[in-house]
Amino acid sequence: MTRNVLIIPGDGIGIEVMAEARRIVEWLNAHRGTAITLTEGEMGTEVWRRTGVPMSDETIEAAKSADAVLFGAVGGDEIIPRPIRRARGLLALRRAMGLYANLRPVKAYEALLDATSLKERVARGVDLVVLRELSSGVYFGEPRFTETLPSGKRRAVDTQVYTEEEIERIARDAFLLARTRRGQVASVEKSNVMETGRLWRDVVTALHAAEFQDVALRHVLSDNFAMQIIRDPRQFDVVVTDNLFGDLLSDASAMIAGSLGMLPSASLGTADASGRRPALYEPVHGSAPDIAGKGIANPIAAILSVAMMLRHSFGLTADAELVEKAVEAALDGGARTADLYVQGGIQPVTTAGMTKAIMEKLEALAV
Ligand SMILES: NC(=O)C1=CN([C@@H]2O[C@H](COP(=O)(O)OP(=O)(O)OC[C@H]3O[C@@H](n4cnc5c(N)ncnc54)[C@H](O)[C@@H]3O)[C@@H](O)[C@H]2O)C=CC1
Ligand SMILES: CC(C)CC(=O)C(=O)O
Ligand SMILES: [Mg+2]
Repeated sequence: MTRNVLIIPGDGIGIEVMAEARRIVEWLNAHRGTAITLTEGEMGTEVWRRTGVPMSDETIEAAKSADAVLFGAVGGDEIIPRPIRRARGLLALRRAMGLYANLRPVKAYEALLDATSLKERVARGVDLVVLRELSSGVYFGEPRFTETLPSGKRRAVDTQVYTEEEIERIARDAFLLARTRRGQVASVEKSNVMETGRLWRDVVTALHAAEFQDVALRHVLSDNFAMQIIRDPRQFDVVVTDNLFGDLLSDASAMIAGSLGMLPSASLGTADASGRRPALYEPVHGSAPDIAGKGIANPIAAILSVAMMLRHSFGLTADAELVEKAVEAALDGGARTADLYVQGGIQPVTTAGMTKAIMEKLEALAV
């Protein structure tokens, strides 16, 4: 059986970290028989300069028909006009593939407790998943526009929209995920102020009562959550929230692990009749123009995204665990890219150097 994966490096460090993800996939093919065929898809600023659009129809079709997509990151100088980006950018790809569920696991590695922004005793043992609604909310709501008022001043409008179906769909995934973990869901919204927050809380409460009373449910207002995740992140298991809050709160949670370069993600759609879910795997971070081209980006988020692909799209649990263990062993062995706090005297490794350290551990662990 061949597994067809479309790999879209994108811009900036997306290109650099996807090269490392590719090396891991090639190692798995050679040593573990994973039979993953990588086809490259184009997206981003360079494509836009050449063709007038950042992503072609062919790329969208290839993404929809692939067994999974591995995605780097896009963006940087923000020169692509917003309407073109909206129609043919990453959000459009997520929409076209029907990706509504974005899993963002956050783990505090023992070896990185000196890199976390929190005290070691607060971060130690953190293992949570932010489940972000990905296909709706304020990133997609209409109307959205900027107008010039008679005063000559501008006024901009974005709209937060959620339907009951959209909330119930992501909440069901959260409860099902919690059943495979520690059985706890925290639902995060702003129901004291926002209509969508009120609806979110009502729908999550009703679904819990009807089908998931075995799972412990807490409602946490998003401002309080932003404090609680820093105060005591170990209290959380599965955190389900909307598109905007999930984007913000998962980036913040990255510093529990020690760097945004540590967080992988899986974006999933609805299963078809054969049980196959549309899926895209990408690091949580962006194209990082401030470090692009220097060969210093941390490739771990991208490599752990490969592990998520092995698990969620291909059911290759042992291979996923092998990659995760190799990452952990490389960190235990002292490999650190520059974003991970490097103590005096220790020389940081490059992007390729971190992958090399991980591949050495793969070799050692696979025997
Ligand atoms: N999924 C995607 O394609 C995303 C794209 N973006 C886009 O990326 C561009 C840059 O956005 P920023 O706000 O700077 O966010 P960013 O996530 O690219 O970078 C934020 C900070 O984290 C650091 N960082 C991120 N990933 C790292 C890694 N793997 N190793 C070491 N350091 C890392 C960067 O150097 C930077 O200081 C923008 O155009 C934005 O729209 C942002 C987030 C996600
Ligand atoms: C295009 C942005 C919404 C990307 C982003 O920040 C993310 O998905 O984390
Ligand atoms: Mg983000």
